[in-house]
Amino acid sequence: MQKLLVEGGHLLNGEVRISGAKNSAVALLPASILADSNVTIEGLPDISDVETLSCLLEEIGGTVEREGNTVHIDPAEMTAMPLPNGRVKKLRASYYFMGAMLGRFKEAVIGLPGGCYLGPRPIDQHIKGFEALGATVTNEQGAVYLRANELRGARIYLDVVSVGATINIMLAAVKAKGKTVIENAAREPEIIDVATILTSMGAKIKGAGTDVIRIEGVDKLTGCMHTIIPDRIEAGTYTIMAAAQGEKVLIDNVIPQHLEPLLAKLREMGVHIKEGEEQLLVHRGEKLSSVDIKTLVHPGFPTDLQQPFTALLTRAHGTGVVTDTIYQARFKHIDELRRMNALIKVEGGSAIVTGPVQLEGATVKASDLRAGASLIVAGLMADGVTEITGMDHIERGYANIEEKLIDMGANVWREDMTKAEIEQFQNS
Ligand SMILES: CC(=O)N[C@H]1[C@@H](OP(=O)(O)OP(=O)(O)OC[C@H]2O[C@@H](n3ccc(=O)[nH]c3=O)[C@H](O)[C@@H]2O)O[C@H](CO)[C@@H](O)[C@@H]1O
Ligand SMILES: C=C(OP(=O)(O)O)C(=O)O
Repeated sequence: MQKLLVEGGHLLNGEVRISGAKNSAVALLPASILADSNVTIEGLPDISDVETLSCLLEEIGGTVEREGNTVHIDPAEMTAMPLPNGRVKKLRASYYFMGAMLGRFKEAVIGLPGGCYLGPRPIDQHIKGFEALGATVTNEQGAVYLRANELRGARIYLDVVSVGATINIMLAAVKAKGKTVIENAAREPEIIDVATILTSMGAKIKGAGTDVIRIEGVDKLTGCMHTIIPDRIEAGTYTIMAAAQGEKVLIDNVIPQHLEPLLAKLREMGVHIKEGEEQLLVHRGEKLSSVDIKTLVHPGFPTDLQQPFTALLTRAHGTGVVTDTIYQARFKHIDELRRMNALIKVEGGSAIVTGPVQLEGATVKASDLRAGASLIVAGLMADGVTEITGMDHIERGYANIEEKLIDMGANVWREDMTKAEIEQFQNS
């Protein structure tokens, strides 16, 4: 087991290239199950979620060949192999095997997903969608059993706007008989990316990216080639790091429109940002002012950037109120930031950050992926060295993070944890 060490105080300069989007990649890989021949996906990020899903595709009989960031998947020999345990529990997006296997085989057995614990993360809207399409769904010993004689298109209104449910229903509905309408659908760019790959396979989908998606089912989907979109959350994280410590940082391979809610808030704080077609140039402002943020469904401020943004607020003058309306309890990073000297109170479901404070290096634990990102932002600004445990979370979503930080002038490195440190980590 390893920890990440960050020596704070170094200014960031230079360029960072953003990888393919995790939240697209984790749906595009299972989508390949629906094709009858080779699917090639270009630009996949080098993260453990991609590795885990590639192994799961192999477990059900697929052939997966990786060439750098491109993956070739042959789905011809895949079967409806049950996946009740094991790797499915390592990440959230294993739930996409439900929709994709139901679409192709009309049956699936998938263990309840893992992923970041951000408070309860039910999948009732996914199930509601599968049932509306004609599947029988039962939950036995921690696994979801899905079976349908035939999938029939349906009108499905989502009671909560859910990225996962929207994509999962799309995956099943593209192979259902007749028309499906998903109302109150999520509108994230990753949903458009999944609709794009399915359309390249021969699916008929209209309205992805709006809150009403219409799908006309087809009998057959064929192989295709697809290039993934850049990761707006990774791009947002580096933009926040540049706002914290950046003298002049160029963020490359980004779609600036995907980051509008973050960029608007950073500008309000006094951060200097120039937008190019696929690039952002960021300089930290001399004096940052506090702002309030409230996370909302897309295109509002993304919950996945709330935690890194909270760390940045410790540098700003005044009081900033952070409210997460998507995951009200996504505050596990706060105690760790406090260990580093941050002045943060959690009151009435909001975190109230008072700044500026000079953070101090400490030993802290990444309890989830974006908590890890938050601690790295804090570590870059802190006096001394910050030791961050819980690297497995960070590796789920940030490709080559040390290399990218070192290239920008940060002083970060990994060390093996001692036996005593591992014990302390496991008991904390
Ligand atoms: C792999 C992936 O893409 N993960 C993202 C996805 O997670 P995920 O798809 O799991 O998140 P959802 O959009 O489904 O969740 C949004 C909200 O709806 C609730 N909900 C969701 C489904 C359901 O059946 N019932 C229900 O009540 C959730 O508890 C949450 O409060 O969107 C989240 C919200 O933008 C992001 O933080 C995650 O990074
Ligand atoms: C919460 C996240 O991921 P997941 O849904 O995969 O747990 C995230 O990417 O911030």
